[in-house]
Amino acid sequence: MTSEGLSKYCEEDEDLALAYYDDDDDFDTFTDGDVDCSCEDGVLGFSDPFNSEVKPRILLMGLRRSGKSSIQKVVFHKMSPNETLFLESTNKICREDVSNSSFVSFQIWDFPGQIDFFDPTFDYEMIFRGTGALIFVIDSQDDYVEALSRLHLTVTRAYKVNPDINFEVFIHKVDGLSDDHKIEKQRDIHKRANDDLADAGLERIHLSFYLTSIYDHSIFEAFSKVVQKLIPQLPTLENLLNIFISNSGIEKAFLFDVVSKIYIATDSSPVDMQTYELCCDMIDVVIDISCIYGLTGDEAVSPYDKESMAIIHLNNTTVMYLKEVTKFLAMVCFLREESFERKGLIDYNFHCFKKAIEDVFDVRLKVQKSRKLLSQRRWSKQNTLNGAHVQPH
Ligand SMILES: Nc1nc2c(ncn2[C@@H]2O[C@H](COP(=O)(O)OP(=O)(O)OP(=O)(O)O)[C@@H](O)[C@H]2O)c(=O)[nH]1
Repeated sequence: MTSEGLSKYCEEDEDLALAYYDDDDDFDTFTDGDVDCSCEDGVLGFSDPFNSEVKPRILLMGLRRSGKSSIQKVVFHKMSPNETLFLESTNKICREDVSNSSFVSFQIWDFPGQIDFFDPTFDYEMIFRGTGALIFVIDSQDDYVEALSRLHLTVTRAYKVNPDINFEVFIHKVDGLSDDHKIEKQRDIHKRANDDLADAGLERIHLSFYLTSIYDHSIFEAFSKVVQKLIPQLPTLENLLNIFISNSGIEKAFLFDVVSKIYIATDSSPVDMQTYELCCDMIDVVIDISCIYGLTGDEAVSPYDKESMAIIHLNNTTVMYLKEVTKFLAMVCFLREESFERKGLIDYNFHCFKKAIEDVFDVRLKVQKSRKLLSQRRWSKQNTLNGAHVQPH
């Protein structure tokens, strides 16, 4: 193992010493964000010149009652799925800023089903230009012929404006379907949507499909994958996690956004749904216990802080270990009981991992700040020029 592993991801080349795990019991060393959910249930903010530059935009689209608002409320507002039954139909575009951390920082635009966004008075080019991902929600319990033609129309228009958009199709409300039925629906929707694109000579457009429901963890998993594609540092995070687990005797590690339970990265071993669900449950337990027994009544105190950590021993000799990484991120690991005996080593490696993550954050923050400053300067320069036209001396 060499030093390049960690240091190449950090701009400031600080010497990090990461202990690595081997079968002997000794230590070998080598050198080497925030949910700011300010939901603006309001009209579009096209006039804000800095918005699209700083945050990639995620659009939630689909026919009426397909489940768009429910997805947003369940994933980002902790609404219980049953409560969504009472949600009223959205009749205006709802924009929400989600800036969980410097990595997870994006906007969600929830489009009311009945809006005809191809109305000539509606500037869809402006919307698509700044979009990172377009999620199209299809109600799998309903007849989806109309939804498919709408999907085709939306995707082809959006692609013309911005070919870099990631097109994500949520085949939603699959909780009412049997496993066979789910697979069959997915295959059918996949085939029809791609056939329509091929007929239009647009087979280069790539659509990703997910089976989702707000009644289980599938919606969180799908959203995690959508968000991960928008995180430019994802390969860096994955590499850091790979290095961390291989040196600590850990089997699987996730980096979670605590509030939304979106995992923003994991190591390169495959993810199974059960493991992911266990992580979500563990985060819920930690936050709930902390809210009930840990808070002193002072509202300014968060139930999740630097001291937050939890260890759960499962009955199959597996240990789950949760630790705070940043204000809003947590690492959740799975490891065997015998590996957990070397907790000191794991904690030491975790410390190095955390330091590396902070460095990645720092670089991103610096870049964002200087970009914002540059835009502000340009903006005020332009305003001064415009002002000079209005009031010439
Ligand atoms: N069974 C099931 N029902 C769901 C799911 N997601 C949403 N629903 C229900 O679908 C209905 C419509 O949900 P909304 O979120 O209001 O749909 P919408 O797409 O925002 O609708 P508009 O605002 O009219 O565009 C509600 O009664 C939800 O409870 C799901 O995963 N499974």
